[in-house]
Amino acid sequence: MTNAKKTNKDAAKKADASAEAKSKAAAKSSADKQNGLLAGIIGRAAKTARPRRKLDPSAVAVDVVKNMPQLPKDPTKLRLAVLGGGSFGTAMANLAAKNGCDTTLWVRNKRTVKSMAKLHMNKKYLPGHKLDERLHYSHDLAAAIKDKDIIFLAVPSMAFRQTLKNIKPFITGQALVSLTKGMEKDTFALMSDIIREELPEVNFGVMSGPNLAVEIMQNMPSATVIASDSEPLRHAVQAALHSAFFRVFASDDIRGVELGGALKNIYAIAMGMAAAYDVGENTKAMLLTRALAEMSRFGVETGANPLTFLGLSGVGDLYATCGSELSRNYRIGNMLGRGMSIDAAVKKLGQTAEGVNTIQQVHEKASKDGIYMPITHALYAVIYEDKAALGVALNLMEAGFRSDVEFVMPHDHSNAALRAQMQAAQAERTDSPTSSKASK
Ligand SMILES: NC(=O)C1=CN([C@@H]2O[C@H](COP(=O)(O)OP(=O)(O)OC[C@H]3O[C@@H](n4cnc5c(N)ncnc54)[C@H](OP(=O)(O)O)[C@@H]3O)[C@@H](O)[C@H]2O)C=CC1
Ligand SMILES: O=C(CO)COP(=O)(O)O
Repeated sequence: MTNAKKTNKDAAKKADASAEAKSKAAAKSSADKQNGLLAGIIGRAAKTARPRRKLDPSAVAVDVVKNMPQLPKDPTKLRLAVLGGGSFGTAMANLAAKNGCDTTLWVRNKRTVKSMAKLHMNKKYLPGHKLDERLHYSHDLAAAIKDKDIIFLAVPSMAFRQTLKNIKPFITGQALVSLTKGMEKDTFALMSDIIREELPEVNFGVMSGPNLAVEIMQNMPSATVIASDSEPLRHAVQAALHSAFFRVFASDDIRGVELGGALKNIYAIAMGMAAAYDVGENTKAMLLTRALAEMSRFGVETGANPLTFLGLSGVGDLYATCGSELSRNYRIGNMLGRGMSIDAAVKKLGQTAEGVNTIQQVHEKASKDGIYMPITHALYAVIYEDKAALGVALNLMEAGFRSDVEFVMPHDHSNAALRAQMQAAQAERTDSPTSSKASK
């Protein structure tokens, strides 16, 4: 090889190495920027969150805490009450009883209690599903929660506050776990807010995930999330409910887990409605993914960690309820899409569909606080303002240029920013040579 050729080759090698180094540095700087961005968002979420009370488990004199070391292996040491004899309360009480926990299901109706105790079945909400014979039933609230370690609440959100008021005189150190997925009418309170207000001293958690009650009764493998600041309580719930068919994961993002379960009901209604219009798979995927974007945006604005929405209580529950007739919210949406009024659909369902109220709460809160929630607003317009679904859907499609994942590439959600973007794009189209050629 001549000297000149060798020098050229060396120079080319050097140039390649320097280009590679530059591109690595650029990639690193972009990753650093994104990590910084995410850390900022999480930091902001943590700051806007209600201050977390560091709970001292020893202050709560429950056997759950005392028995901690044995609990994971020995759920039979746990004494539980489940309040609410609908499909989910019954399914959870049955799981715990099957695990050997001493479990009482409280149901408000005396005749239902008698029938369940006799038939070992919840004929109204889970007909045909045999319940574990060790499960106890009661319509006496004080007796049901006396000497229990954990009280699970599975009443609809509209009855949640009153139920807490009812149990307050009998609370002697029991921990509470909310299974309810909704928001209180008019106050926008989540169940954890209501617990903090009504029973500020109790140790509590919230449980949420893709948990269609009927599938759990059929022993189809499922998973859920228990979120609590108290590790002993998280472990106790895991011990009480974990089985070969049901896995309980843990989190300390109470707000995120709770919001996942409440918000997904809105989108289950939207998906049920979309299904009535026979939309394609692309459309369903778009709706589901943009729903997730809305959920995490709303979550961040109200103090949740956006990453929680990637877990079982977010993506998981969206997936389970947005594509299944087993979801009551999906069924409501489907009936609406087929032309039924909201009142007629709720009456026909005859069970709890939390999304009907949640749409109104979130629409109001997002409008008031300026949180960009186009799917929720669109659904509200169709259901409560009698707007034509097709027109509303077309408007959604024309809602301007947005970034895909705003935590990766942030964008301005304001109407002014959006209008400016649309006008600029329009002006560009009119000015471009191709557009003038085409118009000639
Ligand atoms: N079903 C599911 O797959 C899941 C449901 N959830 C959540 O659990 C909560 C309960 O839902 P679910 O069990 O399905 O609801 P259901 O509609 O199946 O049952 C509701 C139950 O609550 C009782 N109830 C209603 N109002 C009151 C009240 N004021 N005081 C006491 N009890 C009352 C009803 O009693 P009565 O029959 O006498 O009216 C019934 O037993 C909801 O927030 C839901 O989102 C969470 C995960 C899964
Ligand atoms: O939350 C649920 C499953 O995870 C139940 O959904 P529905 O309330 O829509 O039936």
